[in-house]
Amino acid sequence: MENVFDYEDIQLIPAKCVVNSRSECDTSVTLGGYTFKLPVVPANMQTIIDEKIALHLAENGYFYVMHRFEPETRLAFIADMHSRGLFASISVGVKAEEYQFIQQLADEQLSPDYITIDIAHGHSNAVIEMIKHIKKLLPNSFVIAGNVGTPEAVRELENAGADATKVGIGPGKVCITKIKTGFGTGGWQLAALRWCAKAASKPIIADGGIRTHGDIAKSIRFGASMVMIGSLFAGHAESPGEKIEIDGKLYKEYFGSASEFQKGEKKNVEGKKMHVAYKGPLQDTLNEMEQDLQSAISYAGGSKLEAIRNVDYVVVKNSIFNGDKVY
Ligand SMILES: NC(=O)C1=CN([C@@H]2O[C@H](COP(=O)(O)OP(=O)(O)OC[C@H]3O[C@@H](n4cnc5c(N)ncnc54)[C@H](OP(=O)(O)O)[C@@H]3O)[C@@H](O)[C@H]2O)C=CC1
Ligand SMILES: Nc1nc2c(ncn2[C@@H]2O[C@H](COP(=O)(O)O)[C@@H](O)[C@H]2O)c(=O)[nH]1
Repeated sequence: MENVFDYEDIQLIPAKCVVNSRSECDTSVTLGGYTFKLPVVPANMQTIIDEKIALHLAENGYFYVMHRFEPETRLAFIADMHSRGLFASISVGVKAEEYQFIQQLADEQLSPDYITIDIAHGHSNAVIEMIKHIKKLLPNSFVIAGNVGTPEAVRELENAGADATKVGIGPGKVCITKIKTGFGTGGWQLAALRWCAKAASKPIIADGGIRTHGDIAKSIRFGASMVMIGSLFAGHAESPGEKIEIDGKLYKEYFGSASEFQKGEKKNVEGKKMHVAYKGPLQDTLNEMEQDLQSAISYAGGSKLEAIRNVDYVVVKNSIFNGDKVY
């Protein structure tokens, strides 16, 4: 594989500005029939999203994907979102009980608007079979399948019926897959995204490795329709999990979905737990992301998100921070 790079190795090249104010730039994106304010979705992890955050996001025009780690709550969650006139977006795994869950949804005519198949190694028959099962029983649900890291995987999941694929094996902040297995897109996630996007005929969600708001624009440039983010959304006032004080500073916990902490046992552990500095209200971060992305669109020489897709870029290996530490 040639020209391997990651987020910190790339700078996008400005084009002539066509707006009088960054506020004229439109960051909205359409996915699965709904239009959202930002091409950004908080990760479907237990320390990132819960029902309250999902409700806030849906009510305020943002995309969300609810996690799958309290499976017994999903049915009521879908019914509740629909009773409020909001879209329902849930996650599933691939084990036998998940087949029964999809059957139950179909029997009760409770069709979530979005279903994300969320497993570590998404290029598998297990995911292909689950896509087919969902599409047969819940044909109106928009299916996001992942995670994958190759063009072959994107094509196979799309051919099985996935409406979007999620790209990223091991670039996450609390991920230890790359260390424990030697595999993944960690360290070259942006190049892997480009590689996958060239093969895709449907939207791609870039998942993991976003460390700055500029990385969102870079993901769009290299083919993402949407970006899934964990660590930048961790640590907020609303984030699930305890707020703790260490040496007079406030933190909140952020743990991997394949961590020992999440699993409750030391088996196939591929994630860790960390503490993230307390950040205040989630909406402040969403607002800042929107402003930064509006600015990025203006630098791209346009007024809509699509302008970013066409900009030139340079590879500046590991040098864009000039030695500054930003995270
Ligand atoms: N994006 C990423 O890089 C990663 C994300 N995760 C997250 O962790 C959570 C748990 O993921 P996961 O363990 O897949 O979920 P599950 O524990 O639900 O496992 C799903 C199924 O896939 C099997 N499985 C898991 N990994 C592999 C593999 N490498 N090869 C073959 N079969 C496999 C499991 O069997 P068995 O356990 O018996 O092998 C199980 O039957 C998810 O939320 C996932 O997104 C985890 C790792 C990497
Ligand atoms: N390898 C692992 N990856 C994980 C685990 N839990 C979640 N994830 C992935 O990370 C992203 C978030 O990445 P971030 O860099 O924005 O923090 C998330 O969406 C998952 O795809 C895990 O335990 N192991």
